[in-house]
Amino acid sequence: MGEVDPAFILEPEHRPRISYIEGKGVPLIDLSPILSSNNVSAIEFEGLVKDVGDACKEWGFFQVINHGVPLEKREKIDDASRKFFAQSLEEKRKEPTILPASLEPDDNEVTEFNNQCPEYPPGLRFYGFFKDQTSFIRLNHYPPCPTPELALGVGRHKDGAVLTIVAQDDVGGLEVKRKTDGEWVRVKPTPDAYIINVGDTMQVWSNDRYESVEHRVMVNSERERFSVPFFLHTAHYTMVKPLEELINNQNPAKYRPFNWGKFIANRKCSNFQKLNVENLQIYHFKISE
Ligand SMILES: O=C(O)CCC(=O)C(=O)O
Ligand SMILES: [Fe+2]
Repeated sequence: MGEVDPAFILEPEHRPRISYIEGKGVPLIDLSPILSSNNVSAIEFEGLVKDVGDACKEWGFFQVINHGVPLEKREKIDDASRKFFAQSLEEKRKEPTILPASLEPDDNEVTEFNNQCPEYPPGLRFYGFFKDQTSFIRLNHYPPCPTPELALGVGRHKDGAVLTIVAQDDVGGLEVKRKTDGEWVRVKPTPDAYIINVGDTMQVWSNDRYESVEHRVMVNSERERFSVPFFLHTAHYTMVKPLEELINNQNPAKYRPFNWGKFIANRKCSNFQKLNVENLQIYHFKISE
């Protein structure tokens, strides 16, 4: 393990604390009542819907267990991820993704950018299932870091997605900014659980009922960490705006419509980073009250 490149050393105010809070953490929701093999009662179902709704309101994050996703599928993608990161850089740079070519509102050109996608096993290529969606899966690898108190694996950010589903391994490091007090709280690794978080698109669709919450990833001095987020994204031509059925005279729309493709293309260059692109967030589309 070598020295940390100074480019990764954060300003003191953004450095993580090495001791982390694991107290009142993100809610853990048991989905077994809605597994197809179980007969769920209306009361149980409503209870579950309420738990999910409350978690989206109070935390913007929750974990699910007994979700019905076979463990072998998870193991297969974990294995693919490890094999992927063991490849050379050249092999990793394959398979383009389509996104708008520029940030200009009237430019309809699209462009390809190099996605880094494992060539194998072929059964793991999900792209064809989501016609016109810009959803994708990312394989994250966080090598051990000699100075985890100076750098983050992923800096604070919000996901632009409708929602994100993350499989993390047992190392831990994902931290969520708790809404009640602004503390960074670690999402406790839970065997075979998936972490689900509300993204910006959902926050706008729900007209702020559910919130897309800041999160970040701390690195570990001893162990490498792997995580696999799936970002559920709409087609690039979708105009994102509060859902009609949620707005009326008493609850007017809180956002102006914006084009998803333009938003995500801009976001790729900003999202709390110090690049020479304006830091685009959904509040830029907020209608003043
Ligand atoms: O590695 C993780 O647990 C989450 C990473 C993340 O927030 C992201 O890729 O957007
Ligand atoms: Fe994220």
